[in-house]
Amino acid sequence: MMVAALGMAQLSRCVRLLTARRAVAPSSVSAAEYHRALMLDAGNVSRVQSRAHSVTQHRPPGKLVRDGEEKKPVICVEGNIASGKTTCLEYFSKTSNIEVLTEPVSKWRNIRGHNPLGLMYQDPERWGITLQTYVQLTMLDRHLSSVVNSAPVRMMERSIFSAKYIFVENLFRSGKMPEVDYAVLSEWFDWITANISIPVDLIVYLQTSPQTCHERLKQRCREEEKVIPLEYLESLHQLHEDWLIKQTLASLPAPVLVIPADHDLQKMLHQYEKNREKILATSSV
Ligand SMILES: Nc1ncnc2c1ncn2[C@@H]1O[C@H](COP(=O)(O)OP(=O)(O)O)[C@@H](O)[C@H]1O
Ligand SMILES: O=c1ccn([C@H]2C[C@H](O)[C@@H](COP(=O)(O)O)O2)c(=O)[nH]1
Repeated sequence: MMVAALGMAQLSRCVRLLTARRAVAPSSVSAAEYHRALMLDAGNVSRVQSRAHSVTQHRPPGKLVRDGEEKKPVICVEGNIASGKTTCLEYFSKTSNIEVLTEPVSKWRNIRGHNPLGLMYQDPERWGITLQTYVQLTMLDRHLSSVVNSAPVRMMERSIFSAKYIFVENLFRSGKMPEVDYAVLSEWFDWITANISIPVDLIVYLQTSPQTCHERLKQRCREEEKVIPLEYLESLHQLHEDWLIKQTLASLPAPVLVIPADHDLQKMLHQYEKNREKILATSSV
């Protein structure tokens, strides 16, 4: 109840910040189809950067958009748990002029004294919907957050899209989320993405083996994650591959740049340098 009430309050705050330049979807078209039609065609792009669409993507017709702000290009860093996303963001924030938005994990670990992340790992059937409702809200809040500095590019850890296509999908497919919970979350997600503009210009996929993530996760030693078995990371890995490489899971919000990320830290920094131009060229649109 408390989470749901908070969700509504925060969502209405988000939406109040937006200008109602809203057009109604044609009545013969479902919300999901309408959303798909508004999405730009990134489906045939993999390991390739094509940014010609970015300007239009920032102002798609018929969606709620934040008013009065010049938008900067947005790069989302995606990857399995402990694949090295935070480390990657830290590196770019230290070596380039970018605005960094990390995942709001601290909120997921503490909402008014409750820990929905920990509860979800203890009992996913009961608490999966609670965590993922809050993840969806806080990620939306991240996407809509005001520009905090004059850096020409924004780099975000994960997105509202991976929360749905990877984590919610995994809970449901593994039988750990009841169909009704999945339906409610899906309706929320479809409504949000059909009605609110969530611009993403590039996805950087840190592609790792589940084994690498398992080792890094143990090394990081986050209390809630101690119960995560290798099989969980294998399922998440498969969903990442289906979404970002095979492109069979769901539509892509942006082109994908794949960076192999099993290497040691030194080699990863080299990989980041090698891809720096491609990633930050997003700012030149
Ligand atoms: N290339 C790497 N080689 C070895 N350890 C790494 C590497 N990148 C990150 N780590 C370590 O692995 C753990 C998870 O990395 P992190 O950046 O927090 O991942 P994520 O944000 O994707 O969950 C951290 O302890 C981090 O120091
Ligand atoms: O939608 C989501 C997003 C994340 N999580 C979990 C997975 C991890 O335990 C933490 C944070 O992930 P990192 O990869 O360490 O950044 O949150 C989730 O359950 N659902």
